[in-house]
Amino acid sequence: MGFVLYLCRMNQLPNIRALSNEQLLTFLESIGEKKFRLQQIKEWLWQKHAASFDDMTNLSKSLRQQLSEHFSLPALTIDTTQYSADGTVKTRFNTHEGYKVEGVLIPTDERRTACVSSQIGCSLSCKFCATGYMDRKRNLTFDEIYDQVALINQQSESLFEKKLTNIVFMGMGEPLLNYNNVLAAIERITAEDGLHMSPRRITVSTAGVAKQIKKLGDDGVKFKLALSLHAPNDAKRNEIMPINETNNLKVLIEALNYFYAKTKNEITFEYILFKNFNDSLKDADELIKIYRQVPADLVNIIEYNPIDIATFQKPDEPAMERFMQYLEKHKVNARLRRSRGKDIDAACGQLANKGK
Ligand SMILES: C[S@@+](CC[C@H](N)C(=O)[O-])C[C@H]1O[C@@H](n2cnc3c(N)ncnc32)[C@H](O)[C@@H]1O
Ligand code: SF4
Repeated sequence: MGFVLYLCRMNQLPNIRALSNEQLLTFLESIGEKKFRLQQIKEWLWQKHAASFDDMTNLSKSLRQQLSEHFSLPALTIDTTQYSADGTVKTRFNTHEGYKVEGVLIPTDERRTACVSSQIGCSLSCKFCATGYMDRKRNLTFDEIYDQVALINQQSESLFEKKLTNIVFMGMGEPLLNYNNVLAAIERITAEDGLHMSPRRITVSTAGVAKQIKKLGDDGVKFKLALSLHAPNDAKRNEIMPINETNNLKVLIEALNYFYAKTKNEITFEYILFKNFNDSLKDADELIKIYRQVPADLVNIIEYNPIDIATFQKPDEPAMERFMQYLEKHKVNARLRRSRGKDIDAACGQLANKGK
């Protein structure tokens, strides 16, 4: 990432977290500081989550002053935190210019999963998703994505005395339309001097940007991929996901096969059940046909979380059971995913902070 190009939007000072070690070291030497300061500063930036240079209390006052004169530190800060009756925690973060973005901590008996956002808003306008009704303000930077994970990890440690086990890019925005920042954030999350998490514990969910799915394959990524399918054929998918008009099922199936051939990484299909739209056994048959064309490990059947602005409905329990049993009978590895955090609007698709 270019030293000069990556400027903080607010005050045009370079973002210190976009500097390479060499660049930061060169700066420190130019102001007569010792090499070991580099390690101290990096710990504040990537592990102790300093929100400003003043937080870096083991640095001298004059060094902190020098850093703030030359660099910016546009870290996310916590705005509000809400706690659901089921243990889910939703956090609203502030960006340096006052936008809001949301992330969620989802605890279960064995896991603590962070669901994080990749963009402020989303441009893809899926009809069932609250974020899709917001304007896309901008992409989150790699360090803002990292901050969500680091801050949710701190919550996990303070609430459960355990670190995060999993990360899903299922918050606001389309990760593959913010490709470079998402990959750079994952690099930091998995780095030894970052959060040192395994990439196998990270899932990137996409509405289906075929070209970028192939690029993930070419780039040899190590994380898992989830495709938000939600409809069993092109006609129905066009109705609810405008992106399908340019990235249809044939193209997506080909891209997923390409991704798998290059990486052998796990692929999951996400399929929200909508009453009288995609919940019949004929729909299940079509879904099975798609599943058989891709080396997918799992189909997550997702409970629809109603949002005010859309008219979709969740099928009743017997209809969902019937759909699940049909998939099981046909040897599809399927799981019914109940939503979490509904009482605080923290469930998938409910993240729609109005922002600035
Ligand atoms: C909000 S998206 C973000 C990641 C990416 N843009 C995508 O579409 O996969 C994460 C998941 O939430 C699902 N989702 C969106 N709205 C939903 C709703 N109202 N109920 C249940 N799931 C929803 C999406 O389809 C997707 O599978
Ligand atoms: S489901 Fe994903 S791609 Fe569709 S509008 Fe919501 S965030 Fe965007």
